[in-house]
Amino acid sequence: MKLQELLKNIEPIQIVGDADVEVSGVNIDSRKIKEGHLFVAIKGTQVDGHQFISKALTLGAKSVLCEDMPEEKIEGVTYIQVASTEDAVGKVATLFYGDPSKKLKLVGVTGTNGKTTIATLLYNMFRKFGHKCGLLSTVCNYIEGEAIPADHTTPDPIELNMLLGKMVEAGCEYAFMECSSHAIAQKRIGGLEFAGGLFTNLTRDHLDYHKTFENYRNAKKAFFDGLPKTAFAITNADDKNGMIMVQNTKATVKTYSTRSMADFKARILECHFGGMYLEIDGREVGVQFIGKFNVSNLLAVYGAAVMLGKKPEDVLVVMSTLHSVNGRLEPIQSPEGYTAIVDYAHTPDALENVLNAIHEVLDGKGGEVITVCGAGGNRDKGKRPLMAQEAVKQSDKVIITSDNPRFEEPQDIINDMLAGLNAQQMKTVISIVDRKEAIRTACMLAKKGDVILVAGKGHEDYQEIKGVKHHFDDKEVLREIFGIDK
Ligand SMILES: CC(=O)N[C@H]1[C@@H](OP(=O)(O)OP(=O)(O)OC[C@H]2O[C@@H](n3ccc(=O)[nH]c3=O)[C@H](O)[C@@H]2O)O[C@H](CO)[C@@H](O)[C@@H]1O[C@H](C)C(=O)N[C@@H](C)C(=O)N[C@H](CCC(=O)O)C(=O)O
Ligand SMILES: Nc1ncnc2c1ncn2[C@@H]1O[C@H](COP(=O)(O)OP(=O)(O)OP(=O)(O)O)[C@@H](O)[C@H]1O
Ligand SMILES: N[C@H](CCC[C@H](N)C(=O)O)C(=O)O
Ligand SMILES: [Mg+2]
Repeated sequence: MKLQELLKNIEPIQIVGDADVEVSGVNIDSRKIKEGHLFVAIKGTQVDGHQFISKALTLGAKSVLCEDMPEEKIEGVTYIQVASTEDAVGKVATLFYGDPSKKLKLVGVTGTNGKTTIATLLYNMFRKFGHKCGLLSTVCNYIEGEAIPADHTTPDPIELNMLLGKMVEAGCEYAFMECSSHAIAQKRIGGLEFAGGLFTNLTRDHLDYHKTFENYRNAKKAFFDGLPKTAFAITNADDKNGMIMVQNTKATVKTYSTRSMADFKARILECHFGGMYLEIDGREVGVQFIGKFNVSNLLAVYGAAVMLGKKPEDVLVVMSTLHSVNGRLEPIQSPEGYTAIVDYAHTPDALENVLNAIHEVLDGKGGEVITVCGAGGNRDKGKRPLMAQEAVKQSDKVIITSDNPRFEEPQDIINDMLAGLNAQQMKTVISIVDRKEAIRTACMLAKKGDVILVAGKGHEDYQEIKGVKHHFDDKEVLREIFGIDK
């Protein structure tokens, strides 16, 4: 593809060299450059990509998109200067991969919790409707059933557009993706045309990166600000930031709620460990999920499906066949008659919600709740004491353990969590650094009718310690203890 064509959606300040050259690839990482590539120099959080321009040229780059023009220019190389390469890269990459978002219906999901659940359920639902679909999510990416491992919740702009391009090639009509706040702030989704956007909720997370809650909220809101007029924006009217998200969007706004008047409404009629019986927009449906927050998630899925043109009654029929997403409120029964639940809750709010969901089902049945949880290293430290508090508030016993310590000392993270508890609360808490031992201890303590919540790692099959990912899978550990295969 010609460089000139790739530049049509950006406004270069200056072009030095021939814009009529052929471009064989676009890359933001000099280490991945091949002959004929365009190298985009981005000022990152760790290093300035401009310092790798000469390395990229050595590896064969023939053009450079940058903010600061290098003083020495190489003959035969084309240099394009723009005000912000971060802003330009998505717009350029998407053209390189054939403008895929215009060729399929792309729906983005943002918010603190529920993105993976909603995006995955939409993907599963639309495949059950018989459509070819793609999914970009924290757990795994999929192109019509083919799994492609995911490193991020939202891939970098190059990989993102490459994956969307492959979805178009595979004949996909729909793509569902998570839009993390990092990705929106870093404009990884720049240049994409969304058919719709969904907002789940907003609670504290990632303040290590965004610094203030307001910045975090604005990052999420920027997604809705950027939606086109043709799109829909579905927001959670039950969240206090729900209406703020859509206040400046050009898209058609729809609301969902489990409490008040909204375009899409639901209430719980009945609930047990196997699922719930719901009323959605006046129709009754049985679903294989538990927890109030899953009612919100299912409503968002319902709203999006209806906005994408599906009949409400057909949506509910398919919804009744959907089941829990990998590592999200996933129950495993012990032979002794207690239930272990593996969940990805890694924020105070998610812990509160998951424990609420467990109590809704336990209601009146007398079982105890034993929670095993930790907090990730090299992430927001402020949430640690709050997570311990949430765990203690709704559990009979708590075992504080390690999550992914990353480059921190596991005991330091545990101490930060314990600092949130008073002497009275400490009476129900023990700490065990080794996560497997912690799970084993919880199983020793559990009796028939009890529930063990193993929170924080959900689908993860590793534990990241000092830069190395060691195999670790909460579900596998539980099955081993229970002596069951799968
Ligand atoms: C803090 C953060 O989000 N960083 C992301 C960011 O990298 P960065 O700005 O730090 O990049 P950098 O390392 O300073 O490098 C700057 C530039 O120089 C380039 N470079 C660097 C070295 C070199 O030898 N050659 C070279 O060209 C880099 O490719 C980059 O373009 O842009 C990169 C490309 O998009 C991301 O891979 C990277 O994700 C890091 C690895 C990360 O861990 N991100 C996490 C926090 C994240 O994004 N999480 C969210 C989900 C969170 C959630 O909701 O739970 C996600 O979407 O996954
Ligand atoms: N709507 C919701 N409200 C509150 N908590 C939720 C909601 N949906 C899911 N959760 C809780 O949050 C956890 C993470 O859910 P999910 O993976 O769907 O969210 P996510 O937004 O994709 O998270 P991440 O940003 O880490 O990718 C779940 O394991 C569950 O405990
Ligand atoms: N996307 C989130 C996931 C956190 C999962 C939890 N297990 C942890 O390691 O903190 C992050 O990278 O912050
Ligand atoms: Mg996710």
